[in-house]
Amino acid sequence: MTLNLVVLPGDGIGPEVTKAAEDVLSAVCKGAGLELKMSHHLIGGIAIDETGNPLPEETLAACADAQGVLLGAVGGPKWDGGSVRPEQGLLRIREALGLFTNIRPVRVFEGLEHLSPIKNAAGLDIVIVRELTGGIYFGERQEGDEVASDLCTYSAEEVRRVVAPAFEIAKARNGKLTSVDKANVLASSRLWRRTAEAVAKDYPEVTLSHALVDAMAMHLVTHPNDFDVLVTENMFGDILSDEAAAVSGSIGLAASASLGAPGTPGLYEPIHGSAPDIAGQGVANPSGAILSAAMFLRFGAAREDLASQIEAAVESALKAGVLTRDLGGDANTEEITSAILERL
Ligand SMILES: NC(=O)C1=CN([C@@H]2O[C@H](COP(=O)(O)OP(=O)(O)OC[C@H]3O[C@@H](n4cnc5c(N)ncnc54)[C@H](O)[C@@H]3O)[C@@H](O)[C@H]2O)C=CC1
Ligand SMILES: CC(C)CC(=O)C(=O)O
Ligand SMILES: [Mg+2]
Repeated sequence: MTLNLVVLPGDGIGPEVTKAAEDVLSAVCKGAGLELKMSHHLIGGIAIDETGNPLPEETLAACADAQGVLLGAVGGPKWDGGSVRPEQGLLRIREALGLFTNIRPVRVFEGLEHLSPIKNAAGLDIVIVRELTGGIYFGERQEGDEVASDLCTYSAEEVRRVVAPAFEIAKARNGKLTSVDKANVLASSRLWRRTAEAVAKDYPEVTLSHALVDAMAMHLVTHPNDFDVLVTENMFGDILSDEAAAVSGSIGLAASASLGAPGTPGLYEPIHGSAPDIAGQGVANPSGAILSAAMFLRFGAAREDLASQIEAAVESALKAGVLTRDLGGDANTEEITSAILERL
């Protein structure tokens, strides 16, 4: 069997962490007798520099033909203030591939409990399911010198199609789902809540509760272990997942899978950005990218066995104390990657 993966390294630390993830994927596939074909394409700031377009047609065509897409990160100060932004490339690819469900697991790894900024995060294991192609990031935008606006719109169908997989994930775990919204203020959130309640009728084995996003931001740093699966709209999920990742010890640890309709290619990326403050130094934590590659094997190649193999190797390297700077250690990207490769 051949796996066809498109790699979009992007900007800043993107190429550093995707390189690590490629090395790990290659090793695992080789060990399993799987042929892995990888092709590299442009996205983000580097794509603007080379083509003027943050998502060149050629990149999109390659992605549409692949089994999965591994992305590093886009953006950086070089492109801030420009009329075309690297982040537009990321939003466009999510929209073009129809990637409406973004799965962001967050765990406190064994041995890293002390790195959490909160005292009761040990054993944390939650999944944030974030809607990825609707809401305020995709609404009509108006930008004037004195007034600007961003419209947040959701249809019931957009809510249903992301809430349903969240129920599935909750059903396969502990039967507990928390839907996060701002229904005390926003009409789009009231539609979200009503729709989640309607979908709940198909999942009698799952207990659905609701939380307002401001309170949820607090719960994540006071008693995160009371939660298991969260489902929420695009912007709330963006913000809460960075927060949850910080609670787990570092944003460098957090992976994600963005999925659309069955049979279409998913996109796998760490949740962090291009980290311009450390780019080019070879010190970025590649764990989030490597764990995203594991999610590609799980969701894009139906190889749960290989995904688990990578996850176990990452956990073991971290437990052994091979830690990058963001985790309080002095290992560089290459050293942690080697430690993971040794454990495969
Ligand atoms: N998916 C994407 O491509 C994303 C892109 N961005 C873009 O990235 C650029 C920088 O954004 P920031 O707000 O600084 O967020 P960021 O996530 O890039 O960095 C925030 C902080 O976390 C650290 N960090 C992030 N990833 C790390 C890793 N793997 N290892 C060690 N430390 C890590 C950075 O050094 C920085 O101190 C912006 O242009 C932004 O628009 C931001 C978020 C997501
Ligand atoms: C740069 C944004 C478009 C994306 C983002 O922050 C994210 O997906 O986490
Ligand atoms: Mg984000």
